[in-house]
Amino acid sequence: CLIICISTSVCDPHPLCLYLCEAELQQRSPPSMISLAGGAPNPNTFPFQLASIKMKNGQTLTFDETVMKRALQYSASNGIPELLTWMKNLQKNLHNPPTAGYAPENGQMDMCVTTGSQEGLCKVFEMLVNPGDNVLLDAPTYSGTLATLQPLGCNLINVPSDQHGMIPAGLKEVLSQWDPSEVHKPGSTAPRVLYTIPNGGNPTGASMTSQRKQEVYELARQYDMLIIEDDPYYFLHTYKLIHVMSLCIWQPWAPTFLSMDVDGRIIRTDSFSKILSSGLRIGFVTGPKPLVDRVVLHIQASTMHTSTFTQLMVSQLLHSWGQEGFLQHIDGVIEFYRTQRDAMISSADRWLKDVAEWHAPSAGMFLWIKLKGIADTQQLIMKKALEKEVLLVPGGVFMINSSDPCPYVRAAFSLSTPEQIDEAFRRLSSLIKEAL
Ligand SMILES: Cc1ncc(COP(=O)(O)O)c(CNc2cc3ccccc3n(O)c2=O)c1O
Repeated sequence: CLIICISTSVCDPHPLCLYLCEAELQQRSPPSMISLAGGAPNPNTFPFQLASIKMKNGQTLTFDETVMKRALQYSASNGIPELLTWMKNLQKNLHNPPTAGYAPENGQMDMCVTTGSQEGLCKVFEMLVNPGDNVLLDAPTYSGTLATLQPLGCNLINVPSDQHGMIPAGLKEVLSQWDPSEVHKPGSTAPRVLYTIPNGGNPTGASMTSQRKQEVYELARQYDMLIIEDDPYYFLHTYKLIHVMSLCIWQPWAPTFLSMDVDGRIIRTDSFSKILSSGLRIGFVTGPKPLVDRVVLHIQASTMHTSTFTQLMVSQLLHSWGQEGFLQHIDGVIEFYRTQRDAMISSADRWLKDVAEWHAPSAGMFLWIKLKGIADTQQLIMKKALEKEVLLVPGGVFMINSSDPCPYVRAAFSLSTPEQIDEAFRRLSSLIKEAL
């Protein structure tokens, strides 16, 4: 196993790695292999025997005794092979990444399963960011990312953005304080990492245009930066599903950074939370193999791997659906959120147009609302709104400095009914008017 560890993964023969490599080795060994190596528990002692999960389309996913024993056992840190293979084929079909054809040592596209994309983000930032590093991102941004980055002691630099996402001219201005020809000099403080949410941004709902992505990617090339493409709302875009010769392809509203990555400088996090289940905690990191290998090392040293049970459950579903079935499911999800978004926009027009302003999102599940005449929404939302029994998120939590005054609030249109949204905005309207 020691030899196997060195040859098949980048981990040094750390005892834990030996242990987990053994699990991978066991999975690939012939039945004649007798292992006395791994300290894995004997699944015959587990109390669970069978499982069957009824799907809304009438299908049933079943775990017989053999599958159940595997589902309840440790598995490979990068993910179970059948789920990884299915996802790699989907990534290639959706994004056609240039790196898919590269040699491993030249940054070949690779993937690993993570426990939600939140874990992927956490492991990627742990891998890349050192105390004092300059990290670029377009604020307001996902509070979970801020919560991951701030303890790393890095310096978060805001890149200007608007309803179409990060503004390339703003990025160029921020980068102009460094000389691109000196970014590799020892001691250079030039940023190495740029983080953005390109579709249905949280909290702004902003989606980057193709033009902007191209320009941002070129600037990342010029300054040799990695781009963390955090894209959990990618599938919640107003994409049109196009059936071409029974091959299901997506006509993306704008190509992803992964689809333009000729250098192997994109690390992409995907999530099944908004399309299959948020509680199953299934996400993916896609990126150049040398970097994905190291993310897997961080997983080995923390959670070891994402639940084998949930991976097998999702893998069975995806294999029964195929890519076309998966994309057809997503069509239904898009339809739901489009209806929800339209309901929120019409209620905002009805109740808020004199006291607030906003941009209708083309993806995601959030409306970013600027309240007129109110410098900071924190008190209004955390006290007055609660008294009126309407819950929103004050914009400050999405800013790099949460104590800075922020006139925005985030409203999610994912859970409440159109009727509840309308009543909530009626209450919000009255409390804004009282506050003014
Ligand atoms: C841009 C961006 N990147 C990554 C993630 C993490 O998603 P994962 O794949 O499920 O791990 C997210 C999830 N965002 C949220 C999650 C959440 C969970 C409980 C309660 C509230 C929550 N609110 O408000 C959120 O915005 C996200 O928006």
